Amino acid sequence: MSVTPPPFQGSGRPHVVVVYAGAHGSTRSIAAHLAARLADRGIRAEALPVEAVGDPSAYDVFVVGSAVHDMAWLPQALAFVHTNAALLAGRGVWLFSVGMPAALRGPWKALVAKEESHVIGGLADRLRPRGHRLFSGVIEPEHLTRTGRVKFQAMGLRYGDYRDWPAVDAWAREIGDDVDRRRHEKADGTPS
Ligand SMILES: Cc1cc2nc3c(=O)[nH]c(=O)nc-3n(C[C@H](O)[C@H](O)[C@H](O)COP(=O)(O)O)c2cc1C
Repeated sequence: MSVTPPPFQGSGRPHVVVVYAGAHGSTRSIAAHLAARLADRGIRAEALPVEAVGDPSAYDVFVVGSAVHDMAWLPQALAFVHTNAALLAGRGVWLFSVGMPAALRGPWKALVAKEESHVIGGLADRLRPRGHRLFSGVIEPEHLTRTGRVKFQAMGLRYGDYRDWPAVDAWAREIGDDVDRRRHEKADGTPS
């Protein structure tokens, strides 16, 4: 359950940062897409790799995403959210994970719900995000080790680009609506 962050400070436009960590480009592409959709509607938004975020306190809203490896976020994304947990929870944070749920077939699809709670459960308890999505990315044989490829085949998975841009657009709209709503709230939380 999300906590309600205070209204934005200052009179300027709120600044949204989409922070990401990935290995092969899918997470970066989804982060860039989210930032572009937010910017399309007049929200000040940028996508930055986790190591390029200088001073996190410069931002009003955080969208943080990581590729999923072995059912967990990448260490650099985890380090960012844990180091800045109080700031993120206080200002408003949205989380996204990029794995390959859409590549699962048959009985393996039951893993999706388990994976989402495994990947995000502890983070959600700590950060109280305003939302989380588990998106699918691109998975190709050259991304995996030999053992990984054997496991992938044993699960009946298929390589490919599983990014679902309409789903990413829909989530950007949800975030944008929330940012706009908070922007128009008065300090006592009532609409202006
Ligand atoms: C070493 C490795 C381990 C992975 N483990 C998982 C996993 O446990 N669960 C999952 O859903 N996807 C897993 N994936 C798939 C990736 O999360 C997926 O390909 C995603 O698009 C990667 O994002 P990126 O291109 O930003 O690195 C794994 C990929 C690699 C290379």
